Amino acid sequence: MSTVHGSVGSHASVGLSTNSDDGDTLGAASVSDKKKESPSEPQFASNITPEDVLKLKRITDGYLCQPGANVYDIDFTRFCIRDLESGTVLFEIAKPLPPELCDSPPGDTNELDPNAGRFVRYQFTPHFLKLRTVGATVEFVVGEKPVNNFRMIERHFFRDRLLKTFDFEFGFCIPYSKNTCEHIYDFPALSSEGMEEMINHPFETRSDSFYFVENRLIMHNKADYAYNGGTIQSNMHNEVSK
Ligand SMILES: CCCCCCCCCCCCCC(=O)O
Repeated sequence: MSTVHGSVGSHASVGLSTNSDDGDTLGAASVSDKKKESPSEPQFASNITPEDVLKLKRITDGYLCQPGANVYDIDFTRFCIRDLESGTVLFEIAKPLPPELCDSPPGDTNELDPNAGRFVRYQFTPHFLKLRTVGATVEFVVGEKPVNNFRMIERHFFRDRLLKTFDFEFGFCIPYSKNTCEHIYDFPALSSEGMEEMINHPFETRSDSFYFVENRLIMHNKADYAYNGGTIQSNMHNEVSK
Protein backbone atom coordinates (compact mmCIF):
# COMPACT_ATOMS: atom_id res chain seq x y z
CA MET A 1 0.00 0.00 0.00
CA SER A 2 1.26 3.43 -0.67
CA THR A 3 1.81 5.68 2.25
CA VAL A 4 3.59 8.94 2.49
CA HIS A 5 4.62 10.52 5.70
CA GLY A 6 5.79 13.73 7.12
CA SER A 7 7.08 14.56 10.52
CA VAL A 8 4.50 14.89 13.17
CA GLY A 9 1.64 12.69 12.87
CA SER A 10 -1.80 12.18 11.56
CA HIS A 11 -4.43 12.30 8.92
CA ALA A 12 -7.97 13.21 8.75
CA SER A 13 -10.76 12.69 6.45
CA VAL A 14 -12.10 9.82 4.68
CA GLY A 15 -11.31 6.83 2.63
CA LEU A 16 -7.70 6.31 3.46
CA SER A 17 -6.09 3.18 4.78
CA THR A 18 -2.62 1.88 5.33
CA ASN A 19 -0.73 -1.18 6.36
CA SER A 20 0.99 -1.62 9.66
CA ASP A 21 4.68 -1.88 8.86
CA ASP A 22 6.79 -0.31 11.57
CA GLY A 23 6.56 2.44 14.11
CA ASP A 24 7.41 5.02 11.55
CA THR A 25 4.54 4.38 9.19
CA LEU A 26 0.82 4.57 9.41
CA GLY A 27 -0.73 1.41 10.72
CA ALA A 28 -3.89 -0.37 9.71
CA ALA A 29 -6.49 -0.91 12.36
CA SER A 30 -10.04 -1.93 11.87
CA VAL A 31 -12.11 -0.21 14.45
CA SER A 32 -15.55 -1.65 14.64
CA ASP A 33 -18.61 0.51 14.87
CA LYS A 34 -19.90 1.00 18.37
CA LYS A 35 -23.45 -0.11 18.90
CA LYS A 36 -24.57 2.09 21.78
CA GLU A 37 -26.32 5.28 20.76
CA SER A 38 -27.02 8.28 22.90
CA PRO A 39 -30.74 8.91 23.32
CA SER A 40 -30.54 12.13 21.36
CA GLU A 41 -28.64 10.60 18.52
CA PRO A 42 -30.69 10.27 15.34
CA GLN A 43 -28.96 7.22 13.93
CA PHE A 44 -29.63 6.55 10.26
CA ALA A 45 -32.44 9.03 10.05
CA SER A 46 -32.90 9.61 6.36
CA ASN A 47 -32.41 13.32 6.44
CA ILE A 48 -29.82 14.38 8.96
CA THR A 49 -29.04 18.00 8.28
CA PRO A 50 -26.20 20.36 9.14
CA GLU A 51 -28.46 21.93 11.76
CA ASP A 52 -28.92 18.54 13.44
CA VAL A 53 -25.22 17.86 13.82
CA LEU A 54 -24.48 21.40 14.94
CA LYS A 55 -26.80 20.76 17.88
CA LEU A 56 -25.09 17.59 19.10
CA LYS A 57 -23.70 18.04 22.59
CA ARG A 58 -21.04 15.38 22.45
CA ILE A 59 -19.24 12.98 20.19
CA THR A 60 -21.61 10.45 18.66
CA ASP A 61 -21.39 6.84 19.78
CA GLY A 62 -22.01 5.49 16.33
CA TYR A 63 -22.18 6.60 12.74
CA LEU A 64 -25.14 8.71 11.66
CA CYS A 65 -25.30 7.35 8.14
CA GLN A 66 -24.49 4.10 6.45
CA PRO A 67 -21.46 3.70 4.21
CA GLY A 68 -23.89 3.39 1.29
CA ALA A 69 -25.13 6.94 1.84
CA ASN A 70 -22.22 8.13 -0.27
CA VAL A 71 -24.17 7.88 -3.52
CA TYR A 72 -21.81 10.40 -5.13
CA ASP A 73 -18.90 7.97 -4.92
CA ILE A 74 -16.75 10.60 -3.29
CA ASP A 75 -13.41 9.02 -2.54
CA PHE A 76 -10.62 10.73 -0.63
CA THR A 77 -7.28 9.95 -2.18
CA ARG A 78 -4.78 12.15 -0.37
CA PHE A 79 -4.66 14.09 2.86
CA CYS A 80 -1.98 16.38 4.17
CA ILE A 81 -1.72 18.59 7.22
CA ARG A 82 0.82 21.41 7.47
CA ASP A 83 1.59 24.01 10.05
CA LEU A 84 0.87 27.28 8.30
CA GLU A 85 3.30 29.26 10.44
CA SER A 86 6.39 27.16 9.79
CA GLY A 87 5.26 25.44 6.59
CA THR A 88 6.19 22.08 8.14
CA VAL A 89 4.24 19.14 6.78
CA LEU A 90 2.88 17.40 9.84
CA PHE A 91 1.17 14.50 8.22
CA GLU A 92 0.55 13.15 4.77
CA ILE A 93 -1.18 10.06 3.54
CA ALA A 94 -2.24 8.77 0.16
CA LYS A 95 -4.92 6.23 -0.49
CA PRO A 96 -3.53 2.74 -0.96
CA LEU A 97 -3.71 0.94 -4.23
CA PRO A 98 -6.84 -1.13 -4.83
CA PRO A 99 -6.48 -4.75 -3.61
CA GLU A 100 -5.98 -6.12 -7.10
CA LEU A 101 -2.92 -3.91 -7.51
CA CYS A 102 -1.24 -4.59 -4.20
CA ASP A 103 -0.18 -7.66 -2.26
CA SER A 104 -2.71 -7.66 0.59
CA PRO A 105 -3.74 -11.18 1.45
CA PRO A 106 -7.18 -12.20 0.19
CA GLY A 107 -9.87 -11.89 2.82
CA ASP A 108 -8.19 -8.92 4.46
CA THR A 109 -10.52 -8.00 7.34
CA ASN A 110 -10.87 -4.45 6.05
CA GLU A 111 -12.66 -5.80 3.01
CA LEU A 112 -15.30 -7.36 5.27
CA ASP A 113 -15.79 -4.47 7.65
CA PRO A 114 -18.46 -2.10 6.36
CA ASN A 115 -17.04 0.64 8.57
CA ALA A 116 -13.47 0.21 7.41
CA GLY A 117 -12.23 3.53 6.30
CA ARG A 118 -14.35 5.62 8.63
CA PHE A 119 -12.02 5.97 11.57
CA VAL A 120 -8.54 7.42 12.00
CA ARG A 121 -6.35 7.44 15.09
CA TYR A 122 -3.80 10.23 15.33
CA GLN A 123 -0.81 10.44 17.60
CA PHE A 124 0.78 13.84 17.94
CA THR A 125 3.40 15.39 20.16
CA PRO A 126 2.32 17.88 22.83
CA HIS A 127 3.71 20.60 20.56
CA PHE A 128 0.81 20.05 18.19
CA LEU A 129 -1.52 21.67 20.70
CA LYS A 130 0.53 24.85 20.60
CA LEU A 131 0.05 25.34 16.88
CA ARG A 132 -2.17 28.21 15.87
CA THR A 133 -3.20 27.46 12.32
CA VAL A 134 -3.03 24.28 10.34
CA GLY A 135 -3.83 23.76 6.67
CA ALA A 136 -5.46 20.49 5.72
CA THR A 137 -5.22 19.66 2.04
CA VAL A 138 -7.58 17.02 0.81
CA GLU A 139 -7.70 15.47 -2.63
CA PHE A 140 -10.77 13.55 -3.68
CA VAL A 141 -12.47 12.17 -6.73
CA VAL A 142 -16.18 12.13 -7.44
CA GLY A 143 -18.32 9.75 -9.45
CA GLU A 144 -20.81 10.24 -12.23
CA LYS A 145 -23.14 12.66 -10.43
CA PRO A 146 -22.42 16.37 -10.08
CA VAL A 147 -21.85 17.31 -6.46
CA ASN A 148 -23.50 20.51 -5.34
CA ASN A 149 -22.90 22.29 -2.10
CA PHE A 150 -20.41 19.78 -0.69
CA ARG A 151 -19.77 20.73 2.92
CA MET A 152 -17.96 19.25 5.89
CA ILE A 153 -18.83 20.00 9.49
CA GLU A 154 -16.22 18.68 11.89
CA ARG A 155 -16.67 18.77 15.63
CA HIS A 156 -13.78 18.28 18.04
CA PHE A 157 -14.44 17.29 21.63
CA PHE A 158 -12.30 16.56 24.65
CA ARG A 159 -14.48 14.23 26.67
CA ASP A 160 -17.87 15.96 26.58
CA ARG A 161 -16.45 19.41 26.05
CA LEU A 162 -16.74 20.92 22.59
CA LEU A 163 -13.37 22.37 21.62
CA LYS A 164 -14.37 23.74 18.26
CA THR A 165 -16.64 23.21 15.29
CA PHE A 166 -15.13 23.62 11.84
CA ASP A 167 -17.45 24.22 8.92
CA PHE A 168 -15.85 24.00 5.48
CA GLU A 169 -17.28 24.29 1.97
CA PHE A 170 -15.87 22.23 -0.85
CA GLY A 171 -18.23 23.85 -3.33
CA PHE A 172 -19.34 22.28 -6.59
CA CYS A 173 -17.56 19.31 -8.17
CA ILE A 174 -18.11 18.20 -11.74
CA PRO A 175 -18.69 14.50 -12.48
CA TYR A 176 -15.59 12.32 -12.63
CA SER A 177 -13.38 15.16 -11.43
CA LYS A 178 -10.38 15.03 -9.14
CA ASN A 179 -10.41 17.94 -6.72
CA THR A 180 -7.94 19.41 -4.26
CA CYS A 181 -8.58 22.02 -1.64
CA GLU A 182 -6.97 23.24 1.53
CA HIS A 183 -9.03 24.07 4.58
CA ILE A 184 -7.62 26.30 7.25
CA TYR A 185 -8.02 25.18 10.85
CA ASP A 186 -7.67 28.03 13.34
CA PHE A 187 -6.96 26.30 16.60
CA PRO A 188 -9.15 27.00 19.60
CA ALA A 189 -7.59 28.81 22.53
CA LEU A 190 -6.62 26.19 25.10
CA SER A 191 -5.49 26.88 28.64
CA SER A 192 -2.29 25.23 29.76
CA GLU A 193 -4.35 23.14 32.19
CA GLY A 194 -6.62 22.09 29.35
CA MET A 195 -3.66 21.08 27.20
CA GLU A 196 -2.20 19.12 30.10
CA GLU A 197 -5.46 17.21 30.50
CA MET A 198 -5.58 16.38 26.82
CA ILE A 199 -1.96 15.26 26.84
CA ASN A 200 -2.49 13.10 29.91
CA HIS A 201 -5.63 11.44 28.53
CA PRO A 202 -4.81 10.07 25.11
CA PHE A 203 -7.68 9.32 22.76
CA GLU A 204 -10.20 11.18 24.91
CA THR A 205 -10.01 13.93 22.29
CA ARG A 206 -12.24 12.91 19.42
CA SER A 207 -13.82 14.31 16.32
CA ASP A 208 -16.82 13.64 14.13
CA SER A 209 -16.58 14.69 10.50
CA PHE A 210 -19.95 15.02 8.82
CA TYR A 211 -20.08 15.45 5.04
CA PHE A 212 -23.15 16.88 3.35
CA VAL A 213 -24.25 17.27 -0.23
CA GLU A 214 -27.21 19.61 -0.69
CA ASN A 215 -27.70 19.46 3.07
CA ARG A 216 -28.00 15.67 3.22
CA LEU A 217 -25.57 13.64 5.25
CA ILE A 218 -23.61 11.39 2.90
CA MET A 219 -20.54 10.45 4.95
CA HIS A 220 -19.60 10.36 8.61
CA ASN A 221 -16.07 9.69 9.77
CA LYS A 222 -14.48 9.67 13.17
CA ALA A 223 -11.06 10.27 14.58
CA ASP A 224 -9.37 10.23 17.95
CA TYR A 225 -6.19 11.88 19.08
CA ALA A 226 -3.33 11.45 21.49
CA TYR A 227 -0.99 14.32 22.18
CA ASN A 228 1.54 12.49 24.29
CA GLY A 229 3.84 11.39 21.50
CA GLY A 230 7.56 11.49 22.09
CA THR A 231 10.00 12.60 19.47
CA ILE A 232 8.91 13.66 16.06
CA GLN A 233 10.16 10.36 14.66
CA SER A 234 8.33 8.13 17.10
CA ASN A 235 5.31 10.34 16.76
CA MET A 236 4.63 9.13 13.27
CA HIS A 237 2.79 5.99 14.29
CA ASN A 238 -0.85 6.25 13.42
CA GLU A 239 -3.60 3.74 13.18
CA VAL A 240 -5.84 4.27 10.27
CA SER A 241 -8.79 2.30 9.12
CA LYS A 242 -10.02 4.50 6.36
C1 LIG B 1 -7.21 20.66 19.84
C2 LIG B 1 -8.21 20.91 18.79
C3 LIG B 1 -7.52 21.02 17.50
C4 LIG B 1 -8.44 21.08 16.39
C5 LIG B 1 -7.72 21.18 15.08
C6 LIG B 1 -7.28 19.85 14.59
C7 LIG B 1 -6.70 19.95 13.22
C8 LIG B 1 -6.38 18.61 12.71
C9 LIG B 1 -7.12 18.32 11.50
C10 LIG B 1 -7.30 16.88 11.34
C11 LIG B 1 -8.73 16.49 11.39
C12 LIG B 1 -8.90 15.08 10.96
C13 LIG B 1 -10.27 14.55 11.03
C14 LIG B 1 -10.42 13.19 10.41
O1 LIG B 1 -9.45 12.47 10.18
O2 LIG B 1 -11.54 12.79 10.12
